[in-house]
Amino acid sequence: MALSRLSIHDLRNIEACDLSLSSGFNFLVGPNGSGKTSVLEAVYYLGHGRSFRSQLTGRVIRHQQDRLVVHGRVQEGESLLPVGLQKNRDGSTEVKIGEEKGQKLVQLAEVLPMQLITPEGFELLTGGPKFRRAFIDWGVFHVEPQFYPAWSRVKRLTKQRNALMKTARSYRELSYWDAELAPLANQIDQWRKDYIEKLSERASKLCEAFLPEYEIKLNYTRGWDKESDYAELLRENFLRDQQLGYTVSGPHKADLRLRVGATPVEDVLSRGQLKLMVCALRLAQGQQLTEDKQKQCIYLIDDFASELDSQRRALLAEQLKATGAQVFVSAISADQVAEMCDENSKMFHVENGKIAAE
Ligand SMILES: Nc1ncnc2c1ncn2[C@@H]1O[C@H](COP(=O)(O)OP(=O)(O)OP(=O)(O)O)[C@@H](O)[C@H]1O
Repeated sequence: MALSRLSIHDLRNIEACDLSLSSGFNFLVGPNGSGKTSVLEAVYYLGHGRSFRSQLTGRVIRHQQDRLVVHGRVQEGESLLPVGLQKNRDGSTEVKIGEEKGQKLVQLAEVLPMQLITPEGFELLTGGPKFRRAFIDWGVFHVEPQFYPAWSRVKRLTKQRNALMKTARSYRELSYWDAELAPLANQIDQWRKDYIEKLSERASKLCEAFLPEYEIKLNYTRGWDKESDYAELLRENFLRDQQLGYTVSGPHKADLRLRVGATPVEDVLSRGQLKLMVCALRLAQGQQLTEDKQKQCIYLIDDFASELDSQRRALLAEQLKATGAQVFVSAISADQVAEMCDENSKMFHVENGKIAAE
């Protein structure tokens, strides 16, 4: 699966472009502020319906314009599926998949699985648990069709429960909601656990390839005590939760701890090493998806050279190539990516929002 074409209108400094893409490596090369990351942002929009740089669409739409539009053609074997997304300044979104308008963003995410690696990406390891939950859930979402509705429901039930708790006189008033919440939470936990179990071996192997000097272990925690029954725990913790004003334990507190021996990776590894580890984890997810669903994801790599020495860059390039997936790579100069070029790759020069194929 790859994007064979990409057109972008009014996104940051890009007024209009229409690119014919390689199913392998696509390099975006140009000086600072030229629009390289904006191209990655456009591709990311197609898979997520939002930016990875800004929460506010208004900041991404080109100045003085009312909307941004991104179109792509997804090629899978012989079949071509047009996909499109329009984001308007009033906050509304229009999604088109095939000939059908009015599709949901989640359907775009299913069609276009993506992995993003940016210079800030090591927040996956150094930031809060929400980054690692998003990492786990990306994998579960793509292999388990019931995950998205179940997780949406759990989030809604937990919110409702938190609101009710403020006025509840006894636990009985919550028990009706918890009867639905507890089995769903257990199901979410089981899916996440199974996924991490599957991913661990692959991730450890890739971590070993990138960081042979360290033995890295992944440890999933579900968000409540592993000996406890969740339904009982909700009942037992009612008074404490009520005092604090929210549900303290649950799948919304799950995490993935990554350690070297007994020490958290963020306390041992350098920034470059953390970046390599993030690459290993994201590559592992892509490979796992291919094994489970015979589907490839698209890799977006912003500022490829940052933090990595030439040997590590070569290693990452080799691993990316081995996936056979479509990859978008931004870099300041063509030299930084020269070794990765082959007969299937394409080089795009970016300057002042204009993108020219070599
Ligand atoms: N809403 C907007 N409308 C028009 N131009 C914008 C808007 N938002 C940002 N820009 C400009 O668009 C350009 C975006 O550049 P982008 O971040 O894609 O650059 P880059 O090539 O990735 O640079 P770097 O190598 O420094 O990371 C910048 O010059 C920025 O000032």
